[in-house]
Amino acid sequence: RRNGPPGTTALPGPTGLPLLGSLLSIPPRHSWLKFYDWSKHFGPIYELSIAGRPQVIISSEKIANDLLRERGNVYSSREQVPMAAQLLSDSLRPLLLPYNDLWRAGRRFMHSLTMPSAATSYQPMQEQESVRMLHDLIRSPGEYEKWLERYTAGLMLRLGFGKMLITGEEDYLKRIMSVGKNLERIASPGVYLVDTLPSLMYLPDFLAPFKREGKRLHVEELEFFRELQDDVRRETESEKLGSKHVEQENFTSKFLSSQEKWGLSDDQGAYVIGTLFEAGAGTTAAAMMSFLLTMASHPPELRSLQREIDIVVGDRMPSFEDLPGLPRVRAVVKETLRWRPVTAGGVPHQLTRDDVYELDGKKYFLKAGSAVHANQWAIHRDASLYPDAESFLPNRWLDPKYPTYKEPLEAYPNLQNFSAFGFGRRICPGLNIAERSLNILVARIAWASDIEGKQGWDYEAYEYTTGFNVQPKTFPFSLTARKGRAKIVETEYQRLWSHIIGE
Ligand code: HEM
Repeated sequence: RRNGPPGTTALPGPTGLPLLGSLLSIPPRHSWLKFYDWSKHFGPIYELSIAGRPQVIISSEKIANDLLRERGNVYSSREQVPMAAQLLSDSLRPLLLPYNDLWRAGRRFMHSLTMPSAATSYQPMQEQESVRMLHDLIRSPGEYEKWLERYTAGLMLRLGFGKMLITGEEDYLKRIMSVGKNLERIASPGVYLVDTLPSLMYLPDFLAPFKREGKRLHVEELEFFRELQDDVRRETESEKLGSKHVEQENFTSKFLSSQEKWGLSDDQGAYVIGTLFEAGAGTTAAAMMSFLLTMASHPPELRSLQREIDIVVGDRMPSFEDLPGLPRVRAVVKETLRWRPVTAGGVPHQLTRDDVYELDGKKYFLKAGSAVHANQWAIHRDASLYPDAESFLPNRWLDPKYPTYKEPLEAYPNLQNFSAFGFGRRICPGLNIAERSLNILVARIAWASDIEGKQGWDYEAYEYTTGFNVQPKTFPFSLTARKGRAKIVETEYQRLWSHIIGE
């Protein structure tokens, strides 16, 4: 390890092997579990090396905020991993960009699309899409993954490109989902040797199949993003706006009509909107799958949720106006994201300048270039903030005896600045849209249906997919409409969808 200035000390951490460092000790899936284990031994901030690349692991919300938020000028970059950031994205994908002018320009544009006032204007779309989701979930609960994915992908396609999913089998849906899946696979650590040994990037293409693959996938996704943008350009130009399948305004039409303001080229703008889609669709659906899992395994929590909704809302379907009066709905959303975080290991930031952090009387040296992981799995299990952390306890957000309780209950719990969405200048820009989707879906599903787990199934076991966004592997449960509710859902469905789908 490189020494810091006099008076500083190196962070603790596993020693690892010469050259490889801790590479072989990190499991290929769910690395956050191993990082959490190490934190019990090395403390809330420690360092390890992966083949010479320094990694700082943070397991405390306070430290994550002290560094990633308070020192955001130096903790806001991303490591330019060869496969995902360079070859696949050709330095265009905002999620993976370093802290540079292009990232800043993209973030400014994103902010205009996702800030609270903009997010509120998308609520009618979320209400409409959630009715369809609920209708099909009640009809065929075994296909819950499909309905939730169609809700989130459908919402993001409408927002991004004004495209409304009718059958759910549309070709562009399959293509955009495969762009997301490629990214997920390619950006997962350890899949490509070149990410561990970046000097392999110097190999000529003919000796480096990974380079050819990365470049081919980049061309494919860029061409697809361009097609999506061209569709909107054509539709706008031919004044088709207002036809039943095209929204009045969408992210792309907004981009095209104000492009100079953002200082982004066509391709840069297309990648900003493409990234919003890929970062927004899978994550929200994954969180909702975890919600169903918690309800299948915690019947008293579902009953409490239904009691609150029945008292406040009664027999009509809950809407966004009801949410201030439904703190338990919001608590269940927040607790689901705490207990089973979607981005469980966090998305690492890169430190761009040497730094010193003082903790318990020691001055720790953090070197420029380190990848800094705010490990959500560990942060969400910090016993000083979350007593009885392994239990799913929505009450920790509602009962003054818990350290996370906050008043007033009409406003809290909410997801602003919650660690599940990252930290500082890179914090998830889609938070306002995600929060609204999760709240309305949870309120409506609990209002409409009873959910029961299968006897003998171990719902507490951490059976989740691999990758950096994770969802529970398919699990069994039964779901039936509550008395009188199926009819209300059907009526709403007919009102909002029959003229569109033609049923
Ligand atoms: C439950 C849902 C979601 C979760 C848990 C989630 C979580 C996260 C996290 C942890 C990050 C990394 C933050 C950091 O680096 O500190 C992130 C980044 C991002 N999210 Fe989300 N997100 C969700 C939904 C969304 C939605 C709906 C959108 C779009 C509308 C979105 C767009 C993005 C984008 C574009 C980034 C990259 C930001 C950057 O690197 O500057 N996310 N998200």
